[in-house]
Amino acid sequence: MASNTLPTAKLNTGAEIPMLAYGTGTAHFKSSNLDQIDRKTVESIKTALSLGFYHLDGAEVYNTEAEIGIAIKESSIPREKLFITTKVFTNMTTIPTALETSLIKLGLSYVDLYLIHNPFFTTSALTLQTAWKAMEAVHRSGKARAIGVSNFLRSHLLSILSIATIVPAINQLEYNPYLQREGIVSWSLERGIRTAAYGPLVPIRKARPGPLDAVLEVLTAKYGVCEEAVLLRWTVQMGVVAVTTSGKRERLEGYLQAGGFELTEGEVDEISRVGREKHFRGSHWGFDYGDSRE
Ligand SMILES: NC(=O)c1ccc[n+]([C@@H]2O[C@H](COP(=O)([O-])OP(=O)(O)OC[C@H]3O[C@@H](n4cnc5c(N)ncnc54)[C@H](O)[C@@H]3O)[C@@H](O)[C@H]2O)c1
Ligand SMILES: OCCc1c[nH]c2ccccc12
Repeated sequence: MASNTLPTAKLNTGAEIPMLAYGTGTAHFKSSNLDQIDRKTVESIKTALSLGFYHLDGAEVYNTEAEIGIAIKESSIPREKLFITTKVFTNMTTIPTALETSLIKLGLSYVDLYLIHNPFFTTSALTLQTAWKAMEAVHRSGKARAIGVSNFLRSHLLSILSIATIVPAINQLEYNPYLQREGIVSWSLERGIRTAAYGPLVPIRKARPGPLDAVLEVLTAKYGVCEEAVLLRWTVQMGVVAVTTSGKRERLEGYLQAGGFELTEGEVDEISRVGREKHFRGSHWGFDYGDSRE
């Protein structure tokens, strides 16, 4: 089953974004010899591509952009079929050069989505606004077909929206049934900003036991799919792009079951309701300073 049986969503640019992405920033990727090409990472990405994960999620700090580029070349998939995201983190004050460097590593002339990785580099609204102006410039150059942010809270979004001529297309956040970010997801969508979820599988890989376990048992039996597929399907039906990953082919095949069934509205609501019974954050990357439920 290919991921292209999964829905796409429309970004505020009009472009379609595949609702399931393959992440390259998780611990099983490249942890040593950062300057050398890691063939294991290349092969993992090629496996994902061969199964139909056409949306790849990278970042300058993951040190996997060169591997993404090689995997794309070796897979011979036409560029226009792919959706490539990367992010800027350490080079926030030199965004045009940072994107050039990423494009060289990726072996691409443009990315489909370029994100500010984290707002916590900033000391004032002005530094965020200056960075966003640079993002708008790289978008106008055609080298980033869409631009967005990651780990932004409403206060950060408000800072850039007050000066933006281009509204961020995506805010990539940690999101799962135990971390539904009720204060920001629909608020953002009303302003044209779609949420993408990292950590969508946290309830089964980090937060057990939990109230969702019993619900997942019923739904996996009903649909004959794995628990990961149920969680990914819930994410997608909530209108949120799911950024997941694995180095194991069998796991990826399981994830792609999410493209082959549909939860009823009642089941989506039940996962949301039961999920709200537990609050769990699996990652320290998106820590916030205020309401931890935002
Ligand atoms: N923007 C950010 O700040 C940020 C932060 C974290 C991750 N990301 C992106 O999101 C991607 C995915 O993040 P994630 O790894 O948190 O996603 P995830 O929650 O989908 O977890 C994927 C991991 O779960 C493991 N897994 C799957 N099923 C399991 C099971 N039943 N039991 C135990 N483990 C299981 C997989 O092997 C894999 O390592 C990253 O690779 C990166 O690209 C972005
Ligand atoms: O996307 C945030 C998580 C992450 C994975 N690898 C990294 C390296 C540096 C900073 C953040 C990360």
